[in-house]
Amino acid sequence: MISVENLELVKEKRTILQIEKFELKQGKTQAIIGPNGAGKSTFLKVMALLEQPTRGKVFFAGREVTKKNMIAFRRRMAVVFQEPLLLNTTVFNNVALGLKLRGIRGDKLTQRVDHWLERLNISDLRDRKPVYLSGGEAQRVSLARAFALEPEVVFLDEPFSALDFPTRINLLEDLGHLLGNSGVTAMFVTHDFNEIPYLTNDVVVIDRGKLVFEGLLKKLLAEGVQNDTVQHLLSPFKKFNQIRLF
Ligand SMILES: Nc1ncnc2c1ncn2[C@@H]1O[C@H](COP(=O)(O)OP(=O)(O)OP(=O)(O)O)[C@@H](O)[C@H]1O
Repeated sequence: MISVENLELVKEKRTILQIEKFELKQGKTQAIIGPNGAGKSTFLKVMALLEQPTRGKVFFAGREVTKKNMIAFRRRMAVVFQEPLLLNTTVFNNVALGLKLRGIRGDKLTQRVDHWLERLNISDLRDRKPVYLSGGEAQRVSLARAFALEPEVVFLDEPFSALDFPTRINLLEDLGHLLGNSGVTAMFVTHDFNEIPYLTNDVVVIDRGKLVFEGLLKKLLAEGVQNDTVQHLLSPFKKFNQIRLF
């Protein structure tokens, strides 16, 4: 669906990303994990066409992304960040805004928004303003806003990391069902191995801007990888045998 080739991203003379080849496969949910500062968010932004690489190529559905076609491709995607970034208007309006920008109006707009409020279990919050929402509720609005666009690809950048444990699990379970039922392609960034099995078994590990593992989480846990950072990330989970696998 989206792929990169010989990708390099340099900022302030530092190489932040150096990725030879990667493909986000259609219909799959891909987890991206790595320690703080590894380059996860930057990689997500490149894949979501929000940031241009210094060198290398990005392809969307087999076509090379250029300045000319980028906006059209971006309209086929949605991004959910760690902070919900909601506007100071009702939940309904927050979810409706992106649709309005795409020319959807009237009954069709109301039906689409109400459908996604229901799917995310927030219909009762329809008229509430974001300041009166909990962190978990706000992130549900953010997810509803993204899915209401009915995008082909969804990018999720540590969407639940600021939430408490039960809220996180609850949202991960709901998101897992959503992704499983919608057939949408997704890229999910996290620094917590525990979150991955709720959504997928496909994982990529990024360390200092490079991909150091790509494959099944089961394989990573069983075989490990010759990388100190990965071992460090995994150590607390291995110790308590905590990760819930499919
Ligand atoms: N605008 C920028 N200018 C210079 N360096 C930057 C810029 N943005 C990010 N970086 C650097 O790029 C590296 C990767 O950052 P990035 O935010 O992608 O990592 P991350 O893996 O998402 O980290 P975290 O888990 O802490 O969010 C970091 O060392 C960061 O300091």
